[in-house]
Amino acid sequence: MDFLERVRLEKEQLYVRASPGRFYKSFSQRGTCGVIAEFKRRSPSEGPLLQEVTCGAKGTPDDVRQVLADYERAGASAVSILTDTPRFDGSLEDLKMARTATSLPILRKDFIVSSRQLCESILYGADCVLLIAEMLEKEQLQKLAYFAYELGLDLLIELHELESYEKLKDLSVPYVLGVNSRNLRTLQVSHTHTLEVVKKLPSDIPLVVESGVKRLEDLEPYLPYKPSGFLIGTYLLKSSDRVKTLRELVAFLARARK
Ligand SMILES: O=P(O)(O)OC[C@@H](O)[C@@H](O)c1c[nH]c2ccccc12
Repeated sequence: MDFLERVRLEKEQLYVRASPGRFYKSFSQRGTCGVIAEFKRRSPSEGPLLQEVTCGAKGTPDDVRQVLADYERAGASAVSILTDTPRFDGSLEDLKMARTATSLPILRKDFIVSSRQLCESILYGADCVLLIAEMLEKEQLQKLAYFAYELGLDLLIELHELESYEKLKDLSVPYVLGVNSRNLRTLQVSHTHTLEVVKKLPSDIPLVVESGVKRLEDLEPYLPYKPSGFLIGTYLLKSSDRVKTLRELVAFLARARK
């Protein structure tokens, strides 16, 4: 091998990332039922979410490191980090911190409208980004999806309305489909609505059910449709013992898989 060939090989190992990556692989099978555990400081519907420390030194505010360590210990398959500032008090600094705090795949959760945000995501350590079908024109959504794929980012593309699936039908890059139980126009949650959407979507695409899980029983109606996973935030962040709460969810889903 000559000098140039050696350099090329070395650079390819560094920069040509295998895509799809770890996030996609964790949720590519229907029926896996993994949990994506979310970190967010506040939400528009619930207000502030971080509590005074429940685990760790008393009196210090809860932080991203502590929460993610708990999520990892309790069996999460991936974590989601809200980086939007005006509505969720998040930031890219949280994403950066998350990367040092966990080895789990990280989803960057924000309202992505530009390829610049995709570049930021990769630089701050995300494995995956969220694209929201209802917020983007078909052409823009597809352009962002292809660019993300090229950057080596995995994709979680979410919809709330079944009709939005039209925008994704001819997308040829791999992605995980999210069905958001919260209507982002009104912030209302409806599991009945999500269940109807899940029933009508193709049964072979990787699918994650998002938002509004408040108890173990909320998961039950989805199980016959074999989701790849559930995205859960508020319930864990508000729990007085998030490790226990998440362990129970993970154990319940493991039993459901059998
Ligand atoms: O906290 P919850 O109800 O468990 O929801 C988590 C997650 O699904 C939610 O934060 C979310 C899903 N899609 C979004 C898009 C933007 C902002 C937030 C979201």
